[in-house]
Amino acid sequence: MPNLRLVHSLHFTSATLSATLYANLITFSSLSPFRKRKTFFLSRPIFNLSSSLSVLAVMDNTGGCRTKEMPVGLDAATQEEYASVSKLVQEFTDIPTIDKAWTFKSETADDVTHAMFLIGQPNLLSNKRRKSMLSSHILQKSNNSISFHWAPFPIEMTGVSAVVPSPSGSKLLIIRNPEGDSPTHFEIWGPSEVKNQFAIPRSIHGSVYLDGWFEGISWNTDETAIAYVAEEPDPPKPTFTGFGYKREGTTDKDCGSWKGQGYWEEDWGEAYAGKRQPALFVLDIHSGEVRTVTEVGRGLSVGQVVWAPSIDGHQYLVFVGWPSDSRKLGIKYCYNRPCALYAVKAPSFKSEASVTSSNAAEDLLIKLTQSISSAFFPNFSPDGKFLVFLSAKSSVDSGAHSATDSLHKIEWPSNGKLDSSLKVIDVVPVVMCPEDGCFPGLYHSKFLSKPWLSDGHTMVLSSVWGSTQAILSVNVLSGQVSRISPNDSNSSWDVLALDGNNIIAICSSPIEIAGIKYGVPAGNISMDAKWNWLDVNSPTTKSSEKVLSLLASLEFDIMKIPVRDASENLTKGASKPFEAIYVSSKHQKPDSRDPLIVILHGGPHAVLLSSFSKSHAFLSSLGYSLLIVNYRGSLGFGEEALQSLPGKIGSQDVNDVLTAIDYAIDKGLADPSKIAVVGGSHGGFLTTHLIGQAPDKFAAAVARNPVCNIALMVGTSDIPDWCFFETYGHEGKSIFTESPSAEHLAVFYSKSPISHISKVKTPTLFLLGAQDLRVPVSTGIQYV
Ligand SMILES: CC(=O)N[C@@H](C)C(=O)N[C@@H](C)C(=O)O
Repeated sequence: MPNLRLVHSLHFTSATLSATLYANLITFSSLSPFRKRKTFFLSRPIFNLSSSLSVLAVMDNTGGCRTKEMPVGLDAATQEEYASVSKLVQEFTDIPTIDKAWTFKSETADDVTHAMFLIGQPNLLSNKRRKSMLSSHILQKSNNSISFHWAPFPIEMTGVSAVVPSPSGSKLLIIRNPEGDSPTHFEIWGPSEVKNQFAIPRSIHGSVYLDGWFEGISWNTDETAIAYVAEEPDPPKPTFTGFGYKREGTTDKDCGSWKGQGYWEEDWGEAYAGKRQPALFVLDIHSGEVRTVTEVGRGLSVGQVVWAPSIDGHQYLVFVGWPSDSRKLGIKYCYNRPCALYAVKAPSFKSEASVTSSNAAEDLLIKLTQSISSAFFPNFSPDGKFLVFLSAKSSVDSGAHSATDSLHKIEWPSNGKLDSSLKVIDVVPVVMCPEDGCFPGLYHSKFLSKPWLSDGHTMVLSSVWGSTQAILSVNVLSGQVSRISPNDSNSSWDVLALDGNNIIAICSSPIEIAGIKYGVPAGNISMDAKWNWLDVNSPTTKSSEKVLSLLASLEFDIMKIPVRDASENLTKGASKPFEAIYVSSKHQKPDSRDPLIVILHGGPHAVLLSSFSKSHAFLSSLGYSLLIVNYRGSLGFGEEALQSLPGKIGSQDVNDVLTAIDYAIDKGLADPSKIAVVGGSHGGFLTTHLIGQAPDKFAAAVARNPVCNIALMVGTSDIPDWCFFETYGHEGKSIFTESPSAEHLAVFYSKSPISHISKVKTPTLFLLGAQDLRVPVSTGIQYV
């Protein structure tokens, strides 16, 4: 049996953990591509889930047990090598990313657009992320060519949490979320100075939500008010004094008192631990007055607020509401939580009297999407006639935590009454089984705040398409979807901003850092318009010479892997090939293959895209080939393929990974004696299944927060429903109970990696986040 060595039990932070591991960890000689010595490696250095207290455990097959100080007895050459690997980690980590962009038409010149790019760069040593703003002028020349003129340096945005330009582009909102008990700061900037600034105390609300999900910050059209989502105020903490329990908060500085935590309140699980319920607020940017939208009530968690076009002169807010009448199950990565669009009259700042009278007689809260189980990302067409939104109804109705999305619209009444009888019209349906090379459905799309082309009914968005991300146009009148990033590109494309009908996008691949592309429609923006993509010379791609030359020595391909069990009783979509991204050195010799790392995503209904990943690129630069397997059940391949996995986890997904590995071996792309496997969460479930079910296949493995025993996980995870759905398949949704029976537990156990533990002999590194609410640390600890 392998030995377990608990290597560290420290307060790791994600960035220091990655640096420490990449730079200093020991050791598997058979796999090291560059020296005959042992080296550990990691799949994803940054933990997705909370892990401030982490446990790092190593199971090895050497029979020996090291002392705690590691690494020991390094010779000079080893030290030098560690230093150089550590430096390389730093160089990859330092690569900046372009996170957002905004465009502003010049007031003085028609042929000039001003653009601002939000740049992110991790600061490894302080374990923080630097944010900076880089400006550029986009110049349209008379011969129709385009040139970007960059400011010489970016400006660091110290302490800035969010940046939101007003619709006209004449004002800029800056939000600074509080640290500790301090207030939230709102600043309204003009072209050269701060026009207004307000500190909103915690008695009004806590941090503004900026999580990409509940998050919503919206200017009204006359740019006098901003609606947003923030944590409801902290309740007073109970105080116990020498005279007994005082229920209300107290300002007494009584040293003899003890402050309790107050009533226990549910949160939305992993990544939301300790976050207070999201609530709706409106700020008057002139007076600094903040009004709470009280009509919503505590039964709904709210998010994604936008101002609606007025109806009969009344201003409404439209937002997403997640009911929380029963237990709040984890929401991170879980699109199967029902949600709907609601409208509420916006609070008025005119006078107290008019506020009270205008709200008194009306229906206070209107549910707009009664007929559909999920509605989110509301966005109004420029003429205000349509309210367009995405839906994860497939996910809610089936129970899969993520699935194929659909796009819908509601005709917005410009006069008359707003009520719950508005019809939800389908625009882009769920794609069950895409024809080869055709649109596979919408996955993980996000809308820009202004996604519309000049015809007023075509949206530009990005979506997962197989193992790539593609830019699409969607005509919301006809429902027609067109791929406007190049059809023949294996790279991944994401839209950053529109410049009129032109598109500012980023494009990257496993071997290419994200670069900016500028898309210009050839002719009219009809649905079959072709888009010409111009390369933009951007300072963000000028990485270190070393990194660029290492990346230049790599190549990649997206392979289609035929399924092995296609003869079984499968739907058409589940019988189609799945995909794997293969990354390798251009200079591999056929008779001596580099060691191969098989990389597996979690979820299981997620995907690993062909976009640039620093950690993956770092590993390939060290001389490892990568096989990134998007097994059936992944996003991006149609609903039938996705829904084929629930009920078959631990077998269908494991077999797909083994099929992909054998495919690579048969094609001469991998040496069967030099294969490692890495994965986190459900990817860790697969990793630990694989080393149990195929014990001779892997020379090494790394599992991050792995699901090793569903019978143990179900009792403490924030998503116990996941355990039922993925184990039992579609009946799992109806049989889900918070008190599993002995029979349920036996089935969970039998489908878990732990049921194969006796066969394991692969040296395995475990990265366990001790505060992970999703896949609790206990399942990993029990396994090791
Ligand atoms: C829905 C979900 O969170 N499932 C987990 C078991 C999982 O695999 N999570 C992935 C997305 C992760 O990387 O954390």
